[in-house]
Amino acid sequence: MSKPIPLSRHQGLDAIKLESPDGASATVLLHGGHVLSWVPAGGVEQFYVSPDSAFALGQPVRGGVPVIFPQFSARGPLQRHGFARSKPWQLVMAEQGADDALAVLRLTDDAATRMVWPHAFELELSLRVSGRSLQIELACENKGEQAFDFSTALHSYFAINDLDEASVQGLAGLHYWDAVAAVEKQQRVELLLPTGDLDRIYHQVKEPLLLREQGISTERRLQIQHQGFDDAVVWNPGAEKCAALADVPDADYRKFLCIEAATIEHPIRLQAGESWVGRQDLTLL
Ligand SMILES: O=P(O)(O)OC[C@H]1O[C@@H](O)[C@H](O)[C@@H](O)[C@@H]1O
Repeated sequence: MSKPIPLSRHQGLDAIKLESPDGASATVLLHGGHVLSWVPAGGVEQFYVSPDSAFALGQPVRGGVPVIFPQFSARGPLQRHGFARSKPWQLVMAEQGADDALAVLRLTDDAATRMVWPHAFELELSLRVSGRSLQIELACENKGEQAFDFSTALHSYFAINDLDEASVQGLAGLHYWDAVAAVEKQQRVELLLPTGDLDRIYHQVKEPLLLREQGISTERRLQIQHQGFDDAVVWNPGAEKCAALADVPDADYRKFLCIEAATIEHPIRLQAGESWVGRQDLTLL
């Protein structure tokens, strides 16, 4: 028997708190379709949200999982990372099932989006939390008469105890765009030990990635699996760039690592009536 989940408030904004009967939970804001929190059953918070983040309409939240659409970063004429992360989304459904909790949110074009991006679209963000897993699915449908191209990402900010204790596995052999050095490179080693000021777009990511943390008091293995997305962004601003971010405390670059399911290098083209679906499956092992 499924039970509807009522709307609640988080930091003054409309939110849905998904609670699975097994104790797993996740919170998503209608503002930006922004997943803010994920606590696997028996686990702790997996996402970083900056204590200095604005929770204000029209502004992106710093942390959690911003939805990047229809432009990545400054690779086009739109605002950085597009408009989806700053728009109010609609709640389609939210319910607790026998062994999970689900929510679906929707964003469609309006007069303001058509002014900057003249296309009719429907985005649907579906979340499912259960046990040790969170699934985030993003679907886009072209509702207009003309084809359009878009880039997209689920810009996940994973909370870490300290950058020195974190590593990422599964990138060996992949080619990537190093946005700091502005050069195309290849990942030679299996283990990526992130240092500050890391900004890379790995291409053709087919296998699951593993975020590992190994410290005196920490031992964590988080599996990150993408479907439908071609690229994976690994980003950490480092000390200097973090100090320049108004909405992140200076030392907090040590407390998160972004690993983003993305399609950037080859934007997705949808003809009239066509749809695309991408998924990011997160499992705490
Ligand atoms: O500050 P923003 O707009 O949220 O962007 C954060 C970062 O997002 C990452 O996805 C980009 O690769 C970085 O270049 C960027 O700095």
